[in-house]
Amino acid sequence: MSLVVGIDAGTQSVKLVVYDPADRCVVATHGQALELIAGDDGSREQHPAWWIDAIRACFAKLDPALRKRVAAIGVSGQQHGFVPLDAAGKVLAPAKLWCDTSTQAECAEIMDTVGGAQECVKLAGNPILAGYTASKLTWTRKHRPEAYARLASILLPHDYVNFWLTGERWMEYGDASGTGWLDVRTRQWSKPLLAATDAQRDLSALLPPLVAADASFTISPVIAEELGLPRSVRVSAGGGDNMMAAIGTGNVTPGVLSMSLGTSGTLFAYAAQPIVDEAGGWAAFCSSTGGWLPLICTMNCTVATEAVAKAFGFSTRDGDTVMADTTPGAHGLVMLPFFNGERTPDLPLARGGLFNLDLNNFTRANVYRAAMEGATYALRNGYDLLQAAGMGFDAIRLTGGGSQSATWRQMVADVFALPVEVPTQAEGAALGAALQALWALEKTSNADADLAAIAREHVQLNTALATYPDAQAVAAYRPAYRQFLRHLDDAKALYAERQPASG
Ligand SMILES: Nc1ncnc2c1ncn2[C@@H]1O[C@H](COP(=O)(O)OP(=O)(O)O)[C@@H](O)[C@H]1O
Ligand SMILES: O=C(CO)[C@@H](O)[C@H](O)COP(=O)(O)O
Repeated sequence: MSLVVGIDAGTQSVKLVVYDPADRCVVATHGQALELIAGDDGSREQHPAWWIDAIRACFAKLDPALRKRVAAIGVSGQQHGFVPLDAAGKVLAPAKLWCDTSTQAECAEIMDTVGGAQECVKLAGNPILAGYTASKLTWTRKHRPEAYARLASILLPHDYVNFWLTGERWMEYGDASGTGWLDVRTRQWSKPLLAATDAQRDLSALLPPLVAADASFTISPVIAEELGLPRSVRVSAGGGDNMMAAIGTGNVTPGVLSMSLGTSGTLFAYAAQPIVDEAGGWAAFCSSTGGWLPLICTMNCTVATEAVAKAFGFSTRDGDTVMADTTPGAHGLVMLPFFNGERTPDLPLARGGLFNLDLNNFTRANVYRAAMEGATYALRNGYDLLQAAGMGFDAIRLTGGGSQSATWRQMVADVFALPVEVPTQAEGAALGAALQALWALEKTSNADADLAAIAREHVQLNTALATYPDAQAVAAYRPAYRQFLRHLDDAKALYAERQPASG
């Protein structure tokens, strides 16, 4: 009879999934769009109050009879965002987000202070890349001195939602590893990196306690009353959206590769021990399940398809129809989709490019296809790093908004030459949050409750959407991908001159 709720505060919207574990089915889903404040300097910000308003709006759409049956809530959120709070818990400034590239000089400053990117990897397992939380603190000290002076605690987006739900401040290891301050090998804050970020303050005093992945807290009575929920509702530890999408795609044991086609593009796999890339090519994050989650993130996935669709005046939901007459390789068009700078490869100041235009191939359908292909090649380029390090996978488990496109599913199968599996529930991060909540709930009465068993039981694949590589298309994409890599090399040379010194 009891229900579990997963909330995913993504970049473009908040999604709420209500899951019935007894019947193994989703009984309701609701969403609410979010605005984004985008500056010419690469800044990307949101007001944390917008996330809360959107969550309130999602609950308001939910049948009150279902609300009364909720036993636990899990919260997933876009990673890396910097939510500065004063001592009373009041937000001091808009949250600078994962896709904010305005702090790249501060990334370099922190790394240079500890002796470069490689030293940084030695200290914490990761370099401080564009978007990671650490650089946003240095930026705040320089550009928002009033907020910096009153800063009493730092939370990540999903931590802030948990704080609103429970009145408690905590972090868990998955999302905490995206701050850049957590040594992912020891799961402790790195003192040298905290000091390199701010020599004037003890930053460890601003960070809340770290809790285990199976921890849970009680909802605040005031919020329970407001949302029409029982006062007994447990709120689980939560996690970054990729960590939660790992749970929601059944990626909680080694051997599975998940891919999310959202605002960002991500690829990630569970590991039972830290897997660090000394060259910093992939993110050596912790998972939100007690393990680790090596991850590739590109900053421009549906950013690119959305931008093209908007420019040509159609919705991405109609994109497959628009592209119906196109073929792999987009008639020679190649797009570097760096509308927003890029993290993989590390080119925060890069901008996009469209190559090989002629009078025949310059159509909205080909440009849209080139955007989708460019976003997919960028992920393939990240996958090549994982393969070069000896990681191999038999299939890709796809989630995120872009997974709803049949053309994109086929493109992923062909560009990666791997079968694509599609979970029944497309909102992988929100479902993962609900399943983490179920785990935390079971843990309150059974210390042995096992997340892997929960994922096996509740994550189902939609066999009708399974997609297999097509030999002809695989062959057609090979030279097109090589061309993409050549243009990427040119972009690296062009934009490397504009990167701050570090390393
Ligand atoms: N049928 C579709 N074809 C292509 N893209 C789609 C389709 N449906 C949704 N999307 C894209 O999915 C994106 C939202 O994905 P989502 O995973 O919810 O993002 P986020 O978590 O970053 O907010 C939108 O940018 C939208 O363009
Ligand atoms: O920065 C990263 C991962 O390191 C992003 O993946 C964010 O977590 C945003 O996710 P989406 O909103 O695109 O799902």
